[in-house]
Amino acid sequence: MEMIQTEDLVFEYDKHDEEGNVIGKNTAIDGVNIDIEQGSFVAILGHNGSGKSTLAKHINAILVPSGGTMWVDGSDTKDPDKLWDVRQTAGMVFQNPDNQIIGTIVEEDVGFGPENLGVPTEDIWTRVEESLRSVGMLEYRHHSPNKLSGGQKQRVAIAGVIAMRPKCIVLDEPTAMLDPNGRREVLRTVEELRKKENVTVILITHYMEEVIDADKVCVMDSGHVVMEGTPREIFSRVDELKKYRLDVPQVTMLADELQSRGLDIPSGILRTEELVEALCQLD
Ligand SMILES: Nc1ncnc2c1ncn2[C@@H]1O[C@H](COP(=O)(O)OP(=O)(O)OP(=O)(O)O)[C@@H](O)[C@H]1O
Repeated sequence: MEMIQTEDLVFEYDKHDEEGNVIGKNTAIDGVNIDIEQGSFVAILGHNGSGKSTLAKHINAILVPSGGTMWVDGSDTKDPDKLWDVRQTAGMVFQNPDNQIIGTIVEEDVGFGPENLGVPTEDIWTRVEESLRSVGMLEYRHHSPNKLSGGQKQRVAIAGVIAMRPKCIVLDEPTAMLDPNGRREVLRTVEELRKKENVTVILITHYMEEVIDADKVCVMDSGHVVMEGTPREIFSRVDELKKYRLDVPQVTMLADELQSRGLDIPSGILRTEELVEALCQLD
């Protein structure tokens, strides 16, 4: 069953002159057709300005299509009667946790979402506890968010989203402002959520290493989805990736370099252990 589906999705921003008059259109999404299965982990890659955030904002109807259609769990995001369903189905996590955390105490912050949904008070506390536990932040429930590290704050922001029990979480560069430790914490959290809660995860990122566990990777360029496949398929197409100004994970690059020097190593290596294994197999 599809959680997200689009048909010829188009989105145009208005182009303005210096006085703010509309002088034309800028097509940010240009005929995108994607299917994202329920419970899957899909990563979206693409150079700056390729349309990733614009696509993400359609998933909880912050933006509605200028053309074509997006369905979220079967609801057309253009249908005003479905807005509430769409917003409840898809939770968003953005780059900067400071913009998403509004409470002065961690547990209060996580409780805001369910409170706004009208969840009864006792259930709110159950949800707060469960959500903080699932991101590994329960022991910080009485802390002030501004004393936490970036990675911890982002985990609190994720807890705030999962407390609303969305079927789908869209993370738009959630690790861009974090140090390597924070990045690892957040990615581990996302992976656990997917395994335990069966939520659909859509991760937008610039870091190639973050997508190697995805079920599917979509590469965007100039508003189009230009590549689609498993991480192994995508990272085997190095020349194409270069054309879209993207890299491959460092270990893949190293493996390709060794291959081009004549070593018998398979293409599309994604993990250090795979490269070590391949090297150990050589005569
Ligand atoms: N609010 C806006 N008004 C006008 N044009 C916009 C607006 N937001 C984005 N754009 C334009 O739409 C296109 C796609 O932008 P978008 O932010 O979706 O790309 P992106 O792939 O998410 O980029 P990044 O990696 O930098 O976040 C770009 O040309 C961008 O300049």
